[in-house]
Amino acid sequence: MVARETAAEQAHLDEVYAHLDRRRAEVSAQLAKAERAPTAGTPAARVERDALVRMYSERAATLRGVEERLLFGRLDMVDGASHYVGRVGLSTDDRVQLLLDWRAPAAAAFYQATAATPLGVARRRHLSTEQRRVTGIEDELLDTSAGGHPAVAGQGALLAALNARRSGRMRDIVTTIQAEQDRIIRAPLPGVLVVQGGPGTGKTAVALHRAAYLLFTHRERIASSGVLVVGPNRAFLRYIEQVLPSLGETGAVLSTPGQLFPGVDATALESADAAAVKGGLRMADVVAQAVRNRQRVPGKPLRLSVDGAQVTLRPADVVFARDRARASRKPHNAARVVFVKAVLERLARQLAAAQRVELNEDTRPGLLAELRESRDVRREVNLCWMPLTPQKLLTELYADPAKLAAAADGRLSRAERRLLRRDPGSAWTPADVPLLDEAAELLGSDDTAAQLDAARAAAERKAERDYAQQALAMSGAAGMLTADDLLDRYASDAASLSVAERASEDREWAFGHVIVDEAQELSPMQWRLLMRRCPTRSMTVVGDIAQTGALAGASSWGEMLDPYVEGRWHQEQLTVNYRTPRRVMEVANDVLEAAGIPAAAAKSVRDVHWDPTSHSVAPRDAAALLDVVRDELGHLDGGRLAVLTSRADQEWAVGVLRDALPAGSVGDGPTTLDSAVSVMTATEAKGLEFDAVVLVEPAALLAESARGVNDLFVAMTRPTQRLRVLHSSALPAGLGGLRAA
Ligand SMILES: Nc1ncnc2c1ncn2[C@@H]1O[C@H](COP(=O)(O)OP(=O)(O)OP(=O)(O)O)[C@@H](O)[C@H]1O
Repeated sequence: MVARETAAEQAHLDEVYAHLDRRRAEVSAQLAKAERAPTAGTPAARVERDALVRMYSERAATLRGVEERLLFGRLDMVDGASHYVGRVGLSTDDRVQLLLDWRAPAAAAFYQATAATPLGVARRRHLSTEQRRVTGIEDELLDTSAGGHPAVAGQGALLAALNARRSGRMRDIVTTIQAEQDRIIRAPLPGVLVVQGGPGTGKTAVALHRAAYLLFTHRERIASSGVLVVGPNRAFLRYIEQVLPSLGETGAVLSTPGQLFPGVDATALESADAAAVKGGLRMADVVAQAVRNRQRVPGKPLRLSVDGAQVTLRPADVVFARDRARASRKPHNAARVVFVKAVLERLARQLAAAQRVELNEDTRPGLLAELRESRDVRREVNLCWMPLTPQKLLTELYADPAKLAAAADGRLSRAERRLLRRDPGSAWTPADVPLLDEAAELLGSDDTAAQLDAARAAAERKAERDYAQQALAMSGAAGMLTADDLLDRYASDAASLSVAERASEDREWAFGHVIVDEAQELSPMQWRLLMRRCPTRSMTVVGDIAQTGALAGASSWGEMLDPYVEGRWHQEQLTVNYRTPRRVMEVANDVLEAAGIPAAAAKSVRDVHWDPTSHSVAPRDAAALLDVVRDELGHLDGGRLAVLTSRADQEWAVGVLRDALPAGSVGDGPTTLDSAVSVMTATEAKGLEFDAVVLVEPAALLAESARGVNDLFVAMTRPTQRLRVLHSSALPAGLGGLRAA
């Protein structure tokens, strides 16, 4: 019976793959043809060609991405209909459906039907496949009134996925999404949805599948504006980067908080206290004051020489010009034009008097030109109102205690200001990024050249739009796409750039949806920046308040979100831990409990036969560390091991392991998960998972931060199999449940 069922499913699978291959061949031919198309040198033809090339390239990428486990489910409905569920929808030319996209409304029953609420499903079948072969079938009969038994009982697809070795890359969960997760994935697009859940409850997985769902379901609304996915660091982004392509989606921008200001990739480290000061909303006022302080009035009248004559720059004239410029409500660099004009107007009166000419429409241009050419005038006007970039403003603010004190104006204590002190040329940290963004808002573009560029770009865009209009009219496609749509999606200078690429280069880009992972870590200033990127406030925010490590991070969701969407955000909860084995989770929860931190303990679905263990060792005991790590490597079988330490112990541990283990086996930086062993702090390990974790000196980790308990909790909840704790000082409270080795 199993053999017969398997053969029948294999026949259908063959047909689906054959169809996929045909579609791929068609799209490659269309792409090749579009690439070869002559453009006849006109912008219209170029726009049209580039639009087609981009469209076919995106289709080709989608079809390439879905090769593995293309088909994974089948629904047999009570009414006799039957659907195969897979990564993408496929139909024959005469509209016979071969495969239903998992995101289509009809596929929801595959994830949500239960015996109690069968949603019209008689039988749900999970099909496991490997390289185009059916390798397993698992049936659930939901319509018990039919009185039958499952035709085939297979190994639980979910448990098989959960027990698999880790590869350093997150896999999609599309074949085994659970009902509580599916409801979140399919939640409506508008509004802010908060997904709170303990470790391993699938928050990251759910967030990424939601991105794929939204791009599919609301393509016309968000495909051209894109989806932004924010994750904690580059190693994490690398960990998740294959998930969306494997779901057939390429339209998302993945970014760390440090990359949210175009042109800056902030990765430098700083003390948690300094980051906390920078993360507070007070800094918005400090930056605003810093900008105002750069609009200066000289303390006394200044004599300036203009082509042999003398004029006086009077403080009152500068105050007049400054007030007028501020009243324009333009950003600093644009308001500078107003300021300069007003100052020169005042000086022109004096110059006219000095030269004994009347100031009128005929004489004014010449007098203003003389003033502009005077070095004295240029220098003093610049000193009063200098064009500024965000980088320059912030660099000078950090480097000059007097400037910072003046900008802080009582908002920061002396000790806090000292934490911000930085030499010019220091690398940017993630906490600087929202301050740069704040400054950019207030400064605007930094010089007149940029304004000229903008005007030129607008003119070019208009010309291209006109051509695109013609192109559409000629191709008969008007009615489906407007010329602006076409331009927005594919054209302008960057015809060959995707939405994702253009969005990540444009600070003022408004995303159609923003997904924030490990959202509990974001500071109020980081939220302020993100809200700017998402004026529609269509967001999915996932995180766990019990894992907050950053001092400026969240202790409640309302605290962060209410300033922007007061009372208008909605919270969902995930309750099942798919990662951490039950016994490990019990000890991790004990740690929170001992610290009096309330956490809704997520239920672990998995159990393993290893107990989490503790090893009493000497301080910085290299031999003991190597013993345990070598032992773990013996179990690893191609999986991943993390050695988690305090910041202070990290370098020591890397040194010990690099010296003793084969070259290349101890990773670091964004590609660390490509290696078998990663040595990380708890902060760096956030969001990641490993087959095994060796935790070094938990007391040191605990002592390093005011939120050390949360860091310890994060570290302990990373393994899918084994946790081993090495300690020389007493074990912190709550770790009594470890078995002493
Ligand atoms: N429905 C599912 N089917 C298969 N695997 C799942 C499912 N849900 C979650 N997982 C797996 O559980 C693990 C944890 O998921 P994920 O990293 O998304 O959790 P998280 O809530 O973001 O965790 P943390 O807060 O600890 O970072 C991953 O390996 C994920 O693939």
